[in-house]
Amino acid sequence: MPKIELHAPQLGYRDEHKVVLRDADLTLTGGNVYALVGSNGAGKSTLLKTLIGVLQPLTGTVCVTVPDSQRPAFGQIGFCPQFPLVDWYTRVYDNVRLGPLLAGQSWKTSRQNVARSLRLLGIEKLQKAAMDHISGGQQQRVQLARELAKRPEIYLLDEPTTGLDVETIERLFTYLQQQAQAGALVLIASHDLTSVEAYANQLIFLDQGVVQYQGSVAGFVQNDLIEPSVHVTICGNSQQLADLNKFLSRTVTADGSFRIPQRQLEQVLSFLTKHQLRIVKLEAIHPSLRTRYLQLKRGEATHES
Ligand SMILES: Nc1ncnc2c1ncn2[C@@H]1O[C@H](COP(=O)(O)OP(=O)(O)OP(=O)(O)O)[C@@H](O)[C@H]1O
Repeated sequence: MPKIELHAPQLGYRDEHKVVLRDADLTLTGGNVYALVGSNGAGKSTLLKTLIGVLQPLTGTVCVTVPDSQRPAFGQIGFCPQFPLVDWYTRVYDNVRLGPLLAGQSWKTSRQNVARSLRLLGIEKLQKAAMDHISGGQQQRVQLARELAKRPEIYLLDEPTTGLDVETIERLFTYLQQQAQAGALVLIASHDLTSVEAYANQLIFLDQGVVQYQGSVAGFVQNDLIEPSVHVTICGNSQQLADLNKFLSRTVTADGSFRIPQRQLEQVLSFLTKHQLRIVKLEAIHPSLRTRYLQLKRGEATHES
């Protein structure tokens, strides 16, 4: 399986004497989809550029291991920078074909892979279009199609969802997840926390110049700061609802719904039983990656809302 090991006391830009990340120790392995998250300027692109070798760590080392070391390095890693890096003087098809051909694929294999990735990204009909005659989202699709057509073992994608419509994001992420299940290493830098939560199993969170968290997405979300809550829907007359409002010190909506911290559930259930209010629905609310992320950024502890 592919593997990337980074041990870097300092990452950043040598010419500008700028340190962006400190004490970055990461081991990434195939079979996983990693989400790389953090605020603007946190260092996501800098980290990606270091992993791919565009930037050298200021101090430390980065080591990339792939199972098929006979392939050219260009073919082993699919890299999409934040802003489409394409050949503006050729057409869509030639842009996409460039990826697998430079990756060392045969004429026939590259043609098959190009056809497959054009289909996946939904740009078959744009094959003959000039790059500057298509939209920003379509340019992004071309760049992604080129990298996917290489069939790499490692995918390093910087904001791949930028400009993409929802259905294309769904197809792309499903494909990447399947590639990871087949052994590929996928790393996606993104602000689209809802999409990455649905597909990534691992998370790397950058904040204040360091890797604040590396581990499972579930481990990041489940923590003591987020108090689990419960959504309750009841059936009762207006007097019963008024009594309940008073008891809860909050407003029950017109359809009889309200949300409470899980620790209050027992107390509320005994009130409902005593006042003969019937429970129509009782649902546990699971915290989301987005909620947990915002909590950490705000440095607060609140209920899931
Ligand atoms: N070529 C460069 N030379 C010097 N500093 C740079 C360079 N590129 C980026 N930086 C700085 O490095 C820091 C991290 O930038 P980076 O692009 O890695 O952040 P990011 O997390 O990818 O942000 P965003 O979410 O906005 O894409 C920022 O302070 C940025 O100004």
